[in-house]
Formats: sequence, structure tokens, C-alpha cells
Amino acid sequence: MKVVKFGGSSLADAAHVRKVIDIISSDENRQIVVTSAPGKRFSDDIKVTDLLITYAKKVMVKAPYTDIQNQIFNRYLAIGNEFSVPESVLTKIRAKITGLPNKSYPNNDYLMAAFKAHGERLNAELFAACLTQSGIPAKFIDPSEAGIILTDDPNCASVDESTYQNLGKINVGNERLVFPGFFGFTKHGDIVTFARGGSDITGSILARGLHADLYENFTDVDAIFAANPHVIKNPAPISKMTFREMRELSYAGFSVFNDEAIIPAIQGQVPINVKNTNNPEADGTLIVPEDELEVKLPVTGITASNRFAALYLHRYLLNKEAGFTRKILNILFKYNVSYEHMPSGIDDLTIIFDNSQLDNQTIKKMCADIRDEVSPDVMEWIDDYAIIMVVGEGMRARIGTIDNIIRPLAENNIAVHMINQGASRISIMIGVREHDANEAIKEIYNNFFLTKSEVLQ
Ligand SMILES: Nc1ncnc2c1ncn2[C@@H]1O[C@H](COP(=O)(O)OP(=O)(O)O)[C@@H](O)[C@H]1O
Ligand SMILES: N[C@@H](CC(=O)OP(=O)(O)O)C(=O)O
Repeated sequence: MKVVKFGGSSLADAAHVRKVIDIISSDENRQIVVTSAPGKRFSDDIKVTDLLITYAKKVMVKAPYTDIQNQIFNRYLAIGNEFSVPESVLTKIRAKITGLPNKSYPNNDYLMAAFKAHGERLNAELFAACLTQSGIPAKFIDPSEAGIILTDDPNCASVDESTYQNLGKINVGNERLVFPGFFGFTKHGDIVTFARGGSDITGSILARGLHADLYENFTDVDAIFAANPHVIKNPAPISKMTFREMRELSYAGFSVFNDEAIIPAIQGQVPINVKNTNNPEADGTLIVPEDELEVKLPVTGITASNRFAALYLHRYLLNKEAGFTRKILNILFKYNVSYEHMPSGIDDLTIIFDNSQLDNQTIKKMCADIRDEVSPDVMEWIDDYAIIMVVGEGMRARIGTIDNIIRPLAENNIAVHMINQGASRISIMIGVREHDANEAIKEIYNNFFLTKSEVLQ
């Protein structure tokens, strides 16, 4: 049995939905279907999830919202009409959209989560109706019915282990089961969502919980490429990679697959196949356990993420002082701030943060406390920090990999602020300034993936 997840780009309009139905009908093992909310139909279109966020914000500030309600409903209507789904299905969808402001929520964070979740919830109901209309019996399953229980963290929830016992009770019969991605329920019955891009996580949870043989993740590219196609023109496709390579690459920018989504698949040892809805015959990228990768390349992929900030601290004899790091960690704890990495030298320490959890006020107070508490000789806050991740299972076995990464950067005057090698066996992490990140990716990519004559072209 296969779990198949279709991203927003694969369900953006009726023409795409038709392709998705063909994909499902071409393989009877594609029994469990996970849908995202309708995505962008053209480059400056707006995803339904973003429309729902705007709708929720209008409700919060009591601004008029009829237009946005209509805009959202029309996305579903256009698809539903094309498949002649029963009027009752569309009436129900409209009622659910317009009824959202009348429900009660513990607070605005839960309101936001419930509004966002309806992008996938309504799309799964509509899609089950489209499948049935096309002669493929299908049933919509609500996450509450399936027992998808998530933590009480309204817009960034994690799965509760009880979910897997609940999923174990589901009977997969002959009809296709259509689950909405992206959300679940807390133990108290409130709707909560994963972080953005979280429909991939639902697919992975279902693949583990239902003991699938394969998790197929359909998107809009032929494969996962060795670098972001928006940065490198025609990058090399990756035919096979390991779970942990994918985890590291998605953490630092490979947005094609959510970084947390890999975890349930690892726990259930379910291989993942990323494929293209617009070219389903292409093999795509297979993501497998470590022992199933025959050829271990020194570099499988290169990525950069700009979502970081760093605090650089310097003080002589830092290495001799017990409790220095502990004092800093206590301050981070006081402000409820987590850190991503903390590379250190003899007299230096860099703490790298995810910028999205910080505001100027918190940064100011936190830095003032650190200055008071540990009296550093030098302290610098770097707001435009980017992390480059070079990942490859075969990295350890090759001498000179680090040289091949760093040399092209030095030759092109790209300043390297931090190198972290060794913490992970399969990656090297490099800190650069944001404005240098894309150039750094290009130089490293050219050095590993292009022949000399290609570089000169
Ligand atoms: N290394 C990469 N390989 C392939 N696609 C990538 C990579 N990095 C970023 N992307 C982007 O990810 C997009 C697919 O992810 P996403 O838009 O979330 O799809 P979906 O709507 O199917 O969930 C691609 O269109 C591509 O622009
Ligand atoms: N619709 C949600 C969840 C998601 O995973 O979407 P997509 O599969 O289109 O990336 C979002 O936009 O974040």
C-alpha cells in the first residue's frame, strides 16, 4: 500500500486535479491520499492558505471579510464545477468558510490555526467528491476521526505518539481514503496545524501509522535537485539519497520537502519517492535508509538558508571558565529563545539563532543581560546571517572535500564566518553573510558538479 501526498501546486486548479486523478487511478496501491490546500496557479497567484490567513486577520481586527470569503470559495467552486460534484458538497464548503468567524476559539492563535486548516480540510472533501465523480470510490477522513492528535502548539504543532495507535485501528478497504494534510486536533479537541509546508508531515505520519510500503510525495519538479533551481540553472537531479541527507538539506533550505516530515518516515522505515505530478513517468528522487544507498557521493546537495542570526562572543581564556556557556543558556531560557548551533573556539563562541522567533526587543534585552553576566571582550550581533549546508554520505571517505568547498569561496572573496565540520558525519556547515549566500552556492556547486569546460562556458 502507498501513501500519496499532493502538494498545493498539484491541486491548484481543475486541470491539475485531473492529472492527480489519473495518477491515483493508474495504481491500485495508491490507496491513501493526502491533500494540501490549492496552491498557486501562476507565479503571482495567492495560495488558499495565504488567503485564509488574510481572512483570519480581518476577523481578528473586525474588518469586512465578505470579499475574501468569496475569493476563497471561488477557488473550490472552479474545481468542483469542472467535475460536476453534487451541489450539496459545494454548499457545505461555502457554509464552512462563512461559518468560521462564528465558532469559538481559546484565543487568536487557535483561531488562526483553524482558519488555515480549512484550506486542506475543504480540499480533501472536494477531492474525495471529484474522485467519486470520476468513478473511483473515495471517502474523506477527518483527522479527528482518524485520531491524528497533535501537541497544544496552535501553529507549529508536533505529533503525539498516541496518533500511531489510533491509526493502527483504521481499516483500509477498497475505497481510497482522502486525508487533509497540515492539521490535527489537540487532546482538548482544538484544531492545530504544523508549521508552513506541514502537509508533507501528515503524509509521513500516515505512512508510518498505516505501515505503507512507500510514501509518494507529488510536487511540481521532476526530482529533488542538487541545488535550488531558483539559484542554479538546470541543477543535477538526485536519483537516490538517504533520509539523513534529506533531513539536513531540507532543514537548511530544500523547501521541496518539509524538514520535519522525514522523521516519521525514518521511524517507520518507509522510503519516500518525490515525483512530479506533471510528469509522473519520471523516476523522481528516492529517499531511503543509509544501508540502501549504493553510491555514496562526497556531495549530494548544497543549500543555503537566510533565516538565521548570530551572536559572536570573544573573551580570552573562555576555555578555562566553568559555567560560561551555562550562564548564557540560562539567559536564553529566561527569554524562551532556543538556539540552532553553538560552534566554539578557544576564546570565541558563536550562537546561531532562527531569526523567526526573535524580535528587536528580545534581542536587545537578551544581549544586555549577556553583556552584564559574562562581560565579553567583543560581542557582535549579526542579523543577516546565512547558513550553507553541504551534504553527502560519502564526505567522510574522501580526503580534501573541505578544501574543495572552501577554496572556491576564498578565490571569489566570499568571507567565511564559521565552519562547522564533525558535529554531523555527513555535512559541513558554513556561515556567511546573507548577500554572499547565492554566490557561495554557485561556486561550490560548480566545483563539485560541473566539468572544467562547463564552468568556462
Ligand atoms: N533542491 C531542490 N530541488 C527541487 N525543488 C526545489 C529545491 N529547492 C527548492 N525547490 C522548490 O520547491 C518547489 C516545490 O515545493 P513546494 O512549492 O512546497 O511544492 P508543493 O506545492 O508540491 O508542496 C519547487 O517548485 C522548487 O521551486
Ligand atoms: N497549505 C499549507 C501546507 C502545505 O504543506 O502546503 P504545500 O503542500 O502546498 O507546501 C501551506 O501552504 O503551508
